[in-house]
Amino acid sequence: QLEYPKEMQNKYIVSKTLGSGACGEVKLAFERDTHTKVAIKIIRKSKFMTDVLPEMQDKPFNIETEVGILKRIDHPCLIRIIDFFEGKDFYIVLELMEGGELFDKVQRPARLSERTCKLYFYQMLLAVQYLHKHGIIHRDLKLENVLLSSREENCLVKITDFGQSKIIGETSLMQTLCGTPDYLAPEILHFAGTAGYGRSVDCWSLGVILFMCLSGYPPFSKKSARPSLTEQITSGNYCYIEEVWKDISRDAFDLVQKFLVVDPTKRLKIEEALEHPWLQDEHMRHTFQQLLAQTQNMRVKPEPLTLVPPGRKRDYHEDEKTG
Ligand SMILES: C/C(=N\NC(=N)NO)c1ccc(NC(=O)Nc2ccc(/C(C)=N/N/C(N)=N/O)cc2)cc1
Repeated sequence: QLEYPKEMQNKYIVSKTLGSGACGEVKLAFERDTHTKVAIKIIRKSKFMTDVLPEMQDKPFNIETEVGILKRIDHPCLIRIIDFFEGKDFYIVLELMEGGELFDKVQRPARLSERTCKLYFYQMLLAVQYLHKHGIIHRDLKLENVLLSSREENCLVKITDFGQSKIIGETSLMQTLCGTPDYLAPEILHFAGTAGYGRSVDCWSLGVILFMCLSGYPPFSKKSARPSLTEQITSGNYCYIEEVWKDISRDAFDLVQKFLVVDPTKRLKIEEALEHPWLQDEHMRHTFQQLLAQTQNMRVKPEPLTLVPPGRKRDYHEDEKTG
């Protein structure tokens, strides 16, 4: 308890650990004055900067990027930040997602129904569409970073962890391409052909997530030593177990295949995925809208009911009521 920042302890009572990841853990906490439950993600400032890879050493700057992104985004399928503190470590206070991580719902033998996969995946697509529209690439989409709003199977999902995210700004290449290419080297024009495909890394990850939600096993794994995990990925050689996929619709598998395309310029984009037959499902979209409406209602405090105090004469006559 000693190590938490004073101003954080003034506002929150920190309780048990809910989950722990590579660079920190998630704690349950209670906001003192409202008694609401919150989650606090602790991001360790690695004590000895030397023991992490050089690219990880820019963590502190990344925390600013992440908090900047968390403060800017506003979407029902993206986690909401409540507070931020810096002390011995970084502390991000977030809304508590009662259902925990999607990762725990797709661990064998648990399997999600195709209907539930579709409800969850549709929300992930909306979330990533919003990020890409705002020039944000997540770059670390995985089952652990998809949180569930309740223990009910029919629930909202939210994407979290912007620790690896990147903001796409105006690039120097864009400026270069504004001018006439009289003196421009061919390799710059060649490179321009693939520039701006950063977003497609999120689409690949969504393909892996959908594969695992539907099948319960990973498309690429180090289990089969040959070919190596890297070779499987770079060749787009995912593991297809007929026994598992025979019970899953052709549309669902077709969508997975269109994401797991090695060439980023040929990989399905978010907009195209939202048009895919598997997601033209009115019932699923209606369920999502209902879940959304429920949260909106919860947001507006319901009017306190004015109850008739006990014993007072009723306004209407008994017989009229039965009339
Ligand atoms: C209710 C529950 N569990 N319930 C239970 N166990 N009851 O006994 C529960 C709830 C939430 C979670 N996870 C959770 O909230 N993750 C999470 C992960 C990452 C981040 C962020 C912002 N990361 N940013 C960076 N840079 N990271 O490195 C925020 C939240 C797990 C279990």
